[in-house]
Amino acid sequence: MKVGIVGAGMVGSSAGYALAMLGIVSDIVLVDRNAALALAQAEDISHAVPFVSATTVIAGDYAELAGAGVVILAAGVSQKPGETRLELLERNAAVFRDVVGEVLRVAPDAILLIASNPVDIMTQVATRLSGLPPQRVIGSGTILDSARFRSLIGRHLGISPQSVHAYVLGEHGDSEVLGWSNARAGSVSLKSFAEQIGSPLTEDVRQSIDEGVRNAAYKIINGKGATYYGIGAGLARIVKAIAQDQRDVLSVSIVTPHIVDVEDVALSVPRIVGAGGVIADLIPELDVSEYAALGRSAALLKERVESITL
Ligand SMILES: NC(=O)C1=CN([C@@H]2O[C@H](COP(=O)(O)OP(=O)(O)OC[C@H]3O[C@@H](n4cnc5c(N)ncnc54)[C@H](O)[C@@H]3O)[C@@H](O)[C@H]2O)C=CC1
Ligand SMILES: CC(=O)C(=O)O
Repeated sequence: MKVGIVGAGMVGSSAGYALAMLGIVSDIVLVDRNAALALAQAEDISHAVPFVSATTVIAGDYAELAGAGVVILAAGVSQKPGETRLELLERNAAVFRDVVGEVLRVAPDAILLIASNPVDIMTQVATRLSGLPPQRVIGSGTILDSARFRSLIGRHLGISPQSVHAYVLGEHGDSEVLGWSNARAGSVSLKSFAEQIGSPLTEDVRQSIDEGVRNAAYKIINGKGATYYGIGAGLARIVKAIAQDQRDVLSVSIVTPHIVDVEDVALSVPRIVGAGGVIADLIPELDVSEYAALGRSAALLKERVESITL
């Protein structure tokens, strides 16, 4: 499969690198309005390829995206220290007004994989601009937040994050909802697992994990200006599910007809992802406070998306 990446900055290039390391696609094409940057990134990534795979990595203009099965959209501006994701909306919506049409003109059959922030609203913007069915316009959503959640739980329990099954729901942003009530370690409820190994999930532990997940991006941006390795790997993981029709359950964002009491809003719940994009949504069982928080997150996103005229 050929994968296009529009926006060859930190996120786009990290996704390209992660994909090249996985060795699961035949071609990666980097496109950026800064052509020199795209070329430099493509060359650098291509020099890593001989160590692991045979992926062809090039830079090009939109015409080179012809035949792409997935196009990742990582173009636009990113947060400065202290800035929220939602504050990027107007600037990145303007970028998408240019980019989405250009991509579809040459790659009408591609699945669009959205990374630019605020990713849920950008996913809804891309869905509207493209006219594609929601199943084919997928935002990375909370895939990164769920990884952060699993990582911190795994560290507390002393187990691999891959043995932790836990999802962050709603917005990829400040209103996100950590799904504690349905999280599991192995096949055991988190609460029971933690008690059995003598590391209970006290209120302090839960608060510290919540803070660690919710504020991860702010801390990293303060420290090094941007986050990119985590999302790069997350985007590659979604591409893998599509390219290999893996039918993985991943927390990704698409326009969802109905969630709590909000209609037509893009946000994350666990979804089955395979060759055609999103195959099914899985609405988790939540406790009362999580359900209410998911409703608030959906309402906030809906209000912001309605403020955008395209
Ligand atoms: N979904 C997620 O979990 C995450 C999303 N992000 C978001 O990803 C986006 C990209 O972040 P970075 O790569 O760090 O930014 P960056 O500034 O390093 O790269 C953005 C690239 O987009 C290009 N670009 C801008 N307008 C363009 C246009 N009209 N056409 C083609 N290329 C264009 C720029 O030339 C630049 O190379 C940001 O919106 C950021 O907030 C970042 C981390 C995680
Ligand atoms: C920047 C961003 O969205 C993140 O790292 O979560």
